[in-house]
Amino acid sequence: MHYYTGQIIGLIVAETQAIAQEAVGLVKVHYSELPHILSIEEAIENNSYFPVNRRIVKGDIEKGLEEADFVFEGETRIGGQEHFYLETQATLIIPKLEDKEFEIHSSTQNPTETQITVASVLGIDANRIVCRVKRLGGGFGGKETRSIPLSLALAVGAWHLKKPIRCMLDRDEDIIISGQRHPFLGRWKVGVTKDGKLLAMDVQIYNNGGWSADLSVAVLERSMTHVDNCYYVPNVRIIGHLCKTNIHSNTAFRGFGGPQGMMITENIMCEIADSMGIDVNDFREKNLYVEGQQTHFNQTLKDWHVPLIYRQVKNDSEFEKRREEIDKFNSEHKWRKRGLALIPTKFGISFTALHLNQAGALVHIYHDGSVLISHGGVEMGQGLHTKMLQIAAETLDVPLETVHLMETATNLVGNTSATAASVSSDINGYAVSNACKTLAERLKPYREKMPDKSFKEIVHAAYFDRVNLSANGFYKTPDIGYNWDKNEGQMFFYFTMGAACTEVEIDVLTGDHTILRTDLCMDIGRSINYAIDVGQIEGAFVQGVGWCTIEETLHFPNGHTIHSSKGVGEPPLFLGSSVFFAIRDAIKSARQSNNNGATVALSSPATPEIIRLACDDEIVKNCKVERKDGESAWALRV
Ligand SMILES: Nc1nc2c(c(=O)[nH]1)N[C@H]1C(S)=C(S)[C@@H](COP(=O)(O)O)O[C@H]1N2
Ligand SMILES: Cc1nc(=O)[nH]c2[nH]cnc12
Ligand code: MOS
Repeated sequence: MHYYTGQIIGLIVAETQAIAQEAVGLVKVHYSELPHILSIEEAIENNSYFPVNRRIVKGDIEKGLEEADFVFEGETRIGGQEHFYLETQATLIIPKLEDKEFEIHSSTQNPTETQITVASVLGIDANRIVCRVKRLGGGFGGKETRSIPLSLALAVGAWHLKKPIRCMLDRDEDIIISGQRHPFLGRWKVGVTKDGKLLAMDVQIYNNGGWSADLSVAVLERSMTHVDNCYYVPNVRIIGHLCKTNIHSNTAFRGFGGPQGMMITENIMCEIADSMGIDVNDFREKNLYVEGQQTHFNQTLKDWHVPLIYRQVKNDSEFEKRREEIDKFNSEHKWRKRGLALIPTKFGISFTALHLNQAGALVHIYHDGSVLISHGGVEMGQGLHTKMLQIAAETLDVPLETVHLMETATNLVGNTSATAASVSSDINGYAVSNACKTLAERLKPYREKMPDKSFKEIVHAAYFDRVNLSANGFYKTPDIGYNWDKNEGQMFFYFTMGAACTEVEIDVLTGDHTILRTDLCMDIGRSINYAIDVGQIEGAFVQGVGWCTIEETLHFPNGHTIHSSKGVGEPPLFLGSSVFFAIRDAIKSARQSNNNGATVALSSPATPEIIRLACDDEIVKNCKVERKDGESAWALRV
């Protein structure tokens, strides 16, 4: 039996939540402490991995490292993150008591996986189970798979008790049970020429999967395909390792390993620039991909705008002028330091698992002229349903209020992929558009015969002619299909790109930081709904800031898309790291004024404690405690 924190070992069903929770308190569990592994470092020490063999190799890494004028080595440690969606995990299961039918209302990004898994646990066919989702109070990836264990437990209860059962986790139960963003570790060796060109990048990437594989392989894959961020390196070897530990099973979280991969890269860029004594922005610009070059997974970059975006943000933010002002400020202040960072990002849009890049829709036109649409995507606050309604209204050429969307359900559209990977607007948008085009075609002769009649009269005429007024729509992303063994085939349909420039001030003595200004630019194509997309960019940015400055998940003791819009849900998150790198820049200044070596391997999140210690001034030096043999930290970073 594999034990882990937050493992569900039983289910107590009662008339009310209060009675059930009181009953839980009466259960006596006899624990015996077994050998356990919690952190990435402990998993490496104990060789505790899930059987995964993922690598991306391009060029000749040995040769590249040999030819390099300088070779640098280092380690980058990245923390996890709790989703903290406002609505905690919640499920209602209703046994229909006939033909073994069940109805599930779950707060899940994955109705189909809920349906299929509950069916397999109850030993019945999926066609007897419907999973329905109106909307989520946030998901952020945390309900892509981790909503299902709760549904499974309740399904077994409902099977035996033949009664509807509902459960919504309390916040503390949710945090300990449901899984978080993967913590990562990158161990890297990078070769550079003396004029600052990247020649070779050799990276071992580790993520903390927790007790079960869950989505951790796909998360590891995405970190490996984003560890180039925006830079061309001719010789690359990326090897991924999935650590198996006894903590909760870590899972999807906005960016899905991409931000973690890019965090490794941008720390590499900073630490190498520091060591070579060159400006990190020149170093970045000198190594940016140019249009037509291929990534390390052999995808040719088309519509490649990062160099333009990077320069635009640099100009609009008055980077050079402010750089001088900040250097002057820093020369006049010892206990307050300012930092400035300009960070680019690209994010691959497609599920890396090819079969998930498909979507369906179902549209009914009722003979009163009203339209009902449904599709495979779940509304979690990202504004998906609004965009789908816009597409339907535009394709059918009717006013927006004619169209309604009631819910997402497995008996409306089957075999849906999780709402994830920032692709839902693209793939469900096309499915809705395809269904509406079919219906528009069927109505065309009636529109031509009755050009000045209302939509209701036109639909009515078609109905009396016995025209089929329902249509299913389907879409599968073209052109993609990557082969990991051969490192060939297009991995992503396209990339969403951007850059952010942030200025911060740190209080060297408290380790506190303040964000003074951020200039941000995202290329989101031609937006379907500008207000939604701005909201997504702002929300993702702030969530990224939390991830790399505040939120610590410790363990105690021990074109071709729809409207050519672009996936916008996850890509902006990494730009929050511009705060982290501005903090790093300020720390560098603090260290220089204490005659420390300029560079620092700053681990994320840069909490006040981490910032304070990294400044490493004489006060810190005097109160540092070296760990004695056999001593372990009271708070273990997993
Ligand atoms: N308000 C809100 N925005 C959100 C989320 C959420 O849960 N709430 N999830 C994010 C994540 S993890 C993803 S993958 C995308 C999913 O929706 P999309 O595919 O339609 O972009 O929304 C992003 N934006
Ligand atoms: C399953 C999956 N594959 C991806 O490539 N990206 C994702 N984001 C969230 N889930 C996924
Ligand atoms: O792809 Mo989002 O659900 S992590």
